[in-house]
Amino acid sequence: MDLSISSPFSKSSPPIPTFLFKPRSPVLHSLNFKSRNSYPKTPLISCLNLRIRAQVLDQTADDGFVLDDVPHLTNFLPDLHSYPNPLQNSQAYAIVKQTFVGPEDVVAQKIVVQKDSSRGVHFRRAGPREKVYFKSEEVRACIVTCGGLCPGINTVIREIVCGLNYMYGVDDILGIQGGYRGFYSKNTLKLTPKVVNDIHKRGGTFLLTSRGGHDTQKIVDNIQDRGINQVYIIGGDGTQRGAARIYEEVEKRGLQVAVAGIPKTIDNDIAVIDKSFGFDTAVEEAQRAVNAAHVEVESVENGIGIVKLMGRYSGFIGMFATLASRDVDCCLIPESPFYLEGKGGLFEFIEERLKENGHIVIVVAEGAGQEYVAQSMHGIDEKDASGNRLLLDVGLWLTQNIKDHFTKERKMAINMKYIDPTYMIRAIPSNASDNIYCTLLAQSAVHGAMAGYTGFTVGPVNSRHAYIPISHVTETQNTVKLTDRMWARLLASTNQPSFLNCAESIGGKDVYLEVRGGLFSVLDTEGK
Ligand SMILES: Nc1ncnc2c1ncn2[C@@H]1O[C@H](COP(=O)(O)OP(=O)(O)O)[C@@H](O)[C@H]1O
Ligand SMILES: O=P(O)(O)OC[C@H]1O[C@](O)(COP(=O)(O)O)[C@@H](O)[C@@H]1O
Ligand SMILES: [Mg+2]
Repeated sequence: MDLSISSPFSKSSPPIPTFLFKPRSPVLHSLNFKSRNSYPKTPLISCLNLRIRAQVLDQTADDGFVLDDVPHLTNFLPDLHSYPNPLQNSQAYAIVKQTFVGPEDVVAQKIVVQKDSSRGVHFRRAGPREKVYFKSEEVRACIVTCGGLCPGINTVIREIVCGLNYMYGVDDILGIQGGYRGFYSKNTLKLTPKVVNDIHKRGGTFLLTSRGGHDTQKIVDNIQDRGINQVYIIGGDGTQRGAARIYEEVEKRGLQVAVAGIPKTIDNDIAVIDKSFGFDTAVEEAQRAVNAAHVEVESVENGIGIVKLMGRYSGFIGMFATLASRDVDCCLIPESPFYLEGKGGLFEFIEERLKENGHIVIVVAEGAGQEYVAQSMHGIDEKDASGNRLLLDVGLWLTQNIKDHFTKERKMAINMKYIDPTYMIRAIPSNASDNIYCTLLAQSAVHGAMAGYTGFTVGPVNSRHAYIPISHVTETQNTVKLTDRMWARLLASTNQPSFLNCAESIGGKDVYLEVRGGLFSVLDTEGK
């Protein structure tokens, strides 16, 4: 069923196209609302698990343009009033040429295109809109932080508070303490620009965080009970999944509550967005550990330095720390399986580099080689409170295996230096560029919620900030693609083995292929 409806912004002057909304499972029904607050009882067109894919209907040119739109409060509260955006009168925006983002402004997901390729998926551009759907004095906002730490969380908190207050005159902002469970188990904290003034200078989260404890019903009950109408949720992939549940429940109950997600993750594993905040800071901090390892191993004979960095399923920190440093000889990440023994294996490579340079530095992401570690450590499959698999210590495992191989089997004296800075790289305040990035994220989230958008995550897509349906960012996880050029660049830079060696039959003869730094060499049957 296709529902042809006009955009909620049809009141604004520029002509806008009619959208053909294609909800996944549109259901027309009315709900009996719990009357905790005086929310209107309206029939609603509900798009549960909603990801509205709206396609602009342009009869003249069907060029494959797709708008992956975010939900708007008027989708299920059609009689909602709008008001002129108070930014019209703000000194900051008065002289800005295009103060407001137009309803037709979108950001392309794919910017490398071919002449005949279809235009593809687009997202709404983030930023202030001409109309807002909340009166400033009626806003009661809350902010919650969930999951692991990341540099810059405090900057985002600070800028949401200051953005709401300075731009929109909102002064009722609550801090939910200790993650999702804080909604129903802790008192709130009143947040003002003064309270949060200095927090960006500190690492961690001013509001505390936790894993687990997501109880959608209890959280939304609490949102209703407290009369909260804007919810800002800062967190990673798990948190965004939780935010999607909250948004769905809010819609089901027909509440005028905007739910905005701000993606946070040190692992950079959130899909669609260019990069997560704090990532650059973490890579920079990782340089200190890599540098220390290099200094140590350069100063001894047969020095082997191992630096373990975070990265549960995605090896971005390891990959970028390696690319940035030039002192790393080999980078091991979860996405790229490796092996120790034999031709083309890690031991062989280490021995080669020791002979050549007298030392070697290896960066290993914590999620790398987990299958091997599990085999030899007989680990049990443990999970954290959020359901994330608890990792076995690949750093210690690798250190021990290398020591055993060289001292026992190869009878070589080695100097092993193992550095584990994992928490150190995420517990620091954000650097200057991440601080700016956090400010943009926070302000974009505030503009989006004030404009009535909901169920969205904000983030840069090809350097332009956009509103992305939460469901879209939780569908997949961002991982290092071994087939992408960035990994090839790393291999070319370190000239490490790619561990893709294999026996092949060429012209009826068995030959052995060795891959080093992205180049194939054909060896004989013995791998020589
Ligand atoms: N599928 C899910 N549905 C609802 N809540 C979830 C889901 N996955 C995780 N959460 C909640 O999100 C919060 C953070 O998740 P976690 O995976 O620990 O960190 P992150 O958000 O950084 O990935 C936790 O409170 C957890 O209960
Ligand atoms: O010990 P904790 O706090 O559970 O965190 C460890 C995990 O957190 C991470 O930094 C990722 O956290 P998020 O999923 O919260 O972004 C991983 O790299 C690491 O495995
Ligand atoms: Mg996560």
